[in-house]
Amino acid sequence: MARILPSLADVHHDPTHESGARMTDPVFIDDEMHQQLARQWLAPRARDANKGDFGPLLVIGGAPGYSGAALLAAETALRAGAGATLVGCAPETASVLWLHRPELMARAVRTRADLLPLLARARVVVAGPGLGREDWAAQLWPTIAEAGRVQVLDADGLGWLADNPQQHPARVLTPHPGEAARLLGGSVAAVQVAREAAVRELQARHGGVVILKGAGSLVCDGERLWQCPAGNPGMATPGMGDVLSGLVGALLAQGLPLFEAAALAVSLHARAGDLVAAAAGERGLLASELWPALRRLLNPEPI
Ligand SMILES: NC(=O)C1=CN([C@@H]2O[C@H](COP(=O)(O)OP(=O)(O)OC[C@H]3O[C@@H](n4cnc5c(N)ncnc54)[C@H](OP(=O)(O)O)[C@@H]3O)[C@@H](O)[C@H]2O)[C@@H](O)CC1
Ligand SMILES: Nc1ncnc2c1ncn2[C@@H]1O[C@H](COP(=O)(O)OP(=O)(O)O)[C@@H](O)[C@H]1O
Repeated sequence: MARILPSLADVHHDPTHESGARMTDPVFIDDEMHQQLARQWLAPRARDANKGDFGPLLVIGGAPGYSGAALLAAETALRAGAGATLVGCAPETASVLWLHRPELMARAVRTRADLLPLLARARVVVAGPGLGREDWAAQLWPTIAEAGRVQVLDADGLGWLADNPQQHPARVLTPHPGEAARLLGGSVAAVQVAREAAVRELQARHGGVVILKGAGSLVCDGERLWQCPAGNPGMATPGMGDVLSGLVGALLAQGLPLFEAAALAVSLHARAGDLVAAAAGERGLLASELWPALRRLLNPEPI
């Protein structure tokens, strides 16, 4: 039986903060905490499980020229245990996805009318990987913003949110420091010098859960602020964020609550990156190389 996760008051903090630790210091997702989260939320599946139990998950992205981002997010979702996984993408992108990963259901989206039935079917939406900032995305954004679905908003989805900061149903935002700066209307330097304040402010403005990515990614839901000490600079490589958003979506599709899905995804992602870097070095790491390591981490040994 999994142990109950520690409360904010009694978890292990960064030892460098121990003297004069504030209640608001981030909680580290250290090895022990990672194992607890994994055992609690990645229990073996029921023997009679079916794919409908873990989806459908819908990725919205893949504008012309950006098929890779949508593919990385959607394939990560599949490889992380999502059930039926659809991609609502530009017509030019759909055939690329079909050819590359037949397990995905790529749907050509020309207009809002094409997107509505996909949204109606989806349990979880990951909006933004390769969405682009052009007309195709501009005409879809209001429909995405209105959709009453659990949404992970990433990449260009965050750009559209910054331009249209009205209430959006997004529940997990995944900005890198550049996207966070844009959402806050400040500079990257200002975000990086006060990352905890930045993630709290973003959460206060937009609600839900905010992941501020980068070395020592932070996860905040307004009450909890957790920090991931794992990860490495080899992960500063294109598409690594798309892998994370697909992973968050997959955990949500498998029934994890918002904060736990976000925190566990961040920890799994960083630990997978560390495993790959340990095996072959940081330089030259590809985002898709995380998949085998992620799969191992997603299937922890039962106690
Ligand atoms: N294979 C594919 O199809 C891929 C497609 N992709 C898709 O492309 C689309 C646009 O994504 P993108 O990467 O061009 O824009 P984005 O990340 O916003 O960078 C813009 C500027 O922001 C800054 N900045 C960035 N990171 C930062 C950081 N950590 N910390 C601080 N600043 C940071 C930096 O500005 P600078 O510092 O240079 O002034 C940078 O020049 C999007 O849909 C995405 O999903 C990608 O996922 C890759 C794989
Ligand atoms: N130096 C680093 N240390 C730890 N993690 C990193 C580092 N650089 C990048 N990452 C991680 O890699 C991912 C990069 O995401 P992002 O910047 O959105 O990339 P992309 O837009 O190319 O997909 C984030 O999860 C981030 O935390």
